[in-house]
Amino acid sequence: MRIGVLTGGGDCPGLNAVIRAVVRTANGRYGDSIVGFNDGWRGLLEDRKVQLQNDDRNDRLLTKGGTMLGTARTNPEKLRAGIDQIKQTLDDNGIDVLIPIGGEGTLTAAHWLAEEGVAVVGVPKTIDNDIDCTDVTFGFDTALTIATEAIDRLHSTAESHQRVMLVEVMGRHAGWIALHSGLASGAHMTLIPEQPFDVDEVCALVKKRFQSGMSHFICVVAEGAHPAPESMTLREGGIDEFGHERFTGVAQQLGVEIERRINKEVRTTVLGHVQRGGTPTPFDRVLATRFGVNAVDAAHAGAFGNMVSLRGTEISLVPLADATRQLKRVPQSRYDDAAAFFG
Ligand SMILES: Nc1ncnc2c1ncn2[C@@H]1O[C@H](COP(=O)(O)OP(=O)(O)O)[C@@H](O)[C@H]1O
Ligand SMILES: O=P(O)(O)OC[C@H]1O[C@](O)(COP(=O)(O)O)[C@@H](O)[C@@H]1O
Ligand SMILES: [Mg+2]
Repeated sequence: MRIGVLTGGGDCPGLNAVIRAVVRTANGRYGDSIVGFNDGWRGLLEDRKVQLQNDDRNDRLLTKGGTMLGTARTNPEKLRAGIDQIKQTLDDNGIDVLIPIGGEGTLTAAHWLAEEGVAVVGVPKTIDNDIDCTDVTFGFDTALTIATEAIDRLHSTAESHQRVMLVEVMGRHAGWIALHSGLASGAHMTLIPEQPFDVDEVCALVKKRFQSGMSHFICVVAEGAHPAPESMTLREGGIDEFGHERFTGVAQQLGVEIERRINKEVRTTVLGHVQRGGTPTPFDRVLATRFGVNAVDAAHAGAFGNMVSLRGTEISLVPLADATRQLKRVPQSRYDDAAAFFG
């Protein structure tokens, strides 16, 4: 069999571990040949690829951050207009099954290709952990570990200056990184996209904490968090060519608003792409490896149109149609658990 593999969307710690596992399993277990397409879907539109070898170099990918194939975003309309080109590239390269590794966007495209008759088995990735029908995605644990360590460090400096510290973490539509890093680091409030916040409530909590003699206030803010409409105006950033909202720095704008309303000194830290860089944690290495092995097994079982997923401790297959129907957002009950530690 000839297997094609690509990585799409934002890079994520563990992508290389999946590629390694796909190559090693496909070649070692089944004698397959594996072609890696470069820069996400663009590689299929432009027939840019590399033959992947089950060698020493492949083995060393396990611990490396990023993706050796490169990744990119492609305007979805351009992708849809290029369906014939994609099929041609797959034919020209003799690809029997395609394994796209990506987030909800890449997997939506994979689902669409499956409906167009292409044999695909998807692998979910994202640090945001917002893909439905899997308990968790690789990359999330690494991002969470980095964010938690950073917030741990902010405690001592915030305490020394009796400051309010706002920490902006990634999380476009779902607040999983914020929720978990807030819980893990003992933050005093967490703001997530699922729960519009009221600036007066944030200020009241800050005031109450300082009035009761506490030394500092740390609030974790997901980049996609929004104020309730009447609470504060957030600058508009518009939509980019890939259909994504452009963020304008919610934490920084909230900080200005807190200083204005209650005259408390605020500092803002934006963690940004640091959360996505570097080596994956052992948990993510193991999950990525298991996803890669199981995706190849699924390809050989002819289980196309599915995505590998973690359910409890087991890897299973779920239809891409189900996995891409909606995002996995933080439910109210989970936010309520975290709220027990607010203030
Ligand atoms: N509805 C769609 N139809 C076709 N292709 C899509 C669709 N949504 C996303 N894609 C493709 O998948 C790519 C990756 O999606 P994106 O949301 O940027 O990253 P991720 O895969 O990490 O979620 C997009 O640039 C686009 O080429
Ligand atoms: O690297 P970019 O293009 O700035 O994208 C940043 C976005 O990618 C993410 O890191 C991951 O999102 P995806 O998994 O959907 O690619 C988001 O948390 C963040 O908003
Ligand atoms: Mg996406």
